[in-house]
Amino acid sequence: MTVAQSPPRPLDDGLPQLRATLEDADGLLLCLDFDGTLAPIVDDPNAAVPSERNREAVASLAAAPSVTTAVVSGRALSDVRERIDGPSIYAGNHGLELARRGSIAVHPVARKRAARVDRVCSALEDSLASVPNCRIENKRLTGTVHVRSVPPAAESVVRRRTREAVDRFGGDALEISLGKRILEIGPDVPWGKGQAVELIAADVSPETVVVYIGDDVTDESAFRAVEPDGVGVRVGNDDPSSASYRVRAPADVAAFLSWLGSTGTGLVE
Ligand SMILES: O=P(O)(O)OC[C@H]1O[C@H](O[C@H]2O[C@H](CO)[C@@H](O)[C@H](O)[C@H]2O)[C@H](O)[C@@H](O)[C@@H]1O
Repeated sequence: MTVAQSPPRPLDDGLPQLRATLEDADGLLLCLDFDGTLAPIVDDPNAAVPSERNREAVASLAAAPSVTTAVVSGRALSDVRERIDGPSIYAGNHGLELARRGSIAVHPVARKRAARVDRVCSALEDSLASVPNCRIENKRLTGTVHVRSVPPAAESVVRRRTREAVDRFGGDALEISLGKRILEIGPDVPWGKGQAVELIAADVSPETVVVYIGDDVTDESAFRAVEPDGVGVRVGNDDPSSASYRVRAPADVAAFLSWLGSTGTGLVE
């Protein structure tokens, strides 16, 4: 179902309705983005860690019998798993790899195109080596070019060289998408966080409430996957989104997770 984009409302406005919905539900499926949602955005991607309150709240909700928790991240699966403990499900590389029920599923086309991603990342390591603070994150199925700390005057060079490398080694097989101060290089396939969330949600009872919290462009497909029956919460401003609700920052995510853990709905012991 198509969900129109409009400015999300402050989450506080939706809490009474969500409490009532939870009271009638069998369980809660809580899907969480990582960077910008559980972990504040920082200059160095290797330094990103969840806030202590988010770490504790996720661990507590993950231990509750009626709650299924999933982290759905643009990071490599192996990377994001090391950054946050507790969830029973992890999706990495924007849903191209999915760990659940003791095994890992990898999108078959993405797997085939990993060699091309690797070639693009290697080429960019060389061609962008002289650009200050330009980081290349090779995530195997996708690659990220970080421009957050690149001098503004050098940004156009980074974008041009990234385009050239993708054209040269990727052809029509790879595409570039944008995120928060990043260029994402990945397989040109109709698969993203939204499809991963649909797969995850297909495994829980229809009476389960699905909540997705995220802050970036790739989270929009996940909001569309859960809305309107479930609840999308965008972390950020009130720019149009497919999420119904918003909070401002990861600190507010922690407050919401704590609220979920103490609603008295019986979902959380
Ligand atoms: O889906 P997510 O879990 O939000 O991952 C999206 C990207 O997050 C990371 O980059 C972002 O966070 C960095 C650390 O705060 C920041 O420096 C960067 O500017 C942000 O775009 C991660 O490094 C990427 O691989 C993810 O795709």
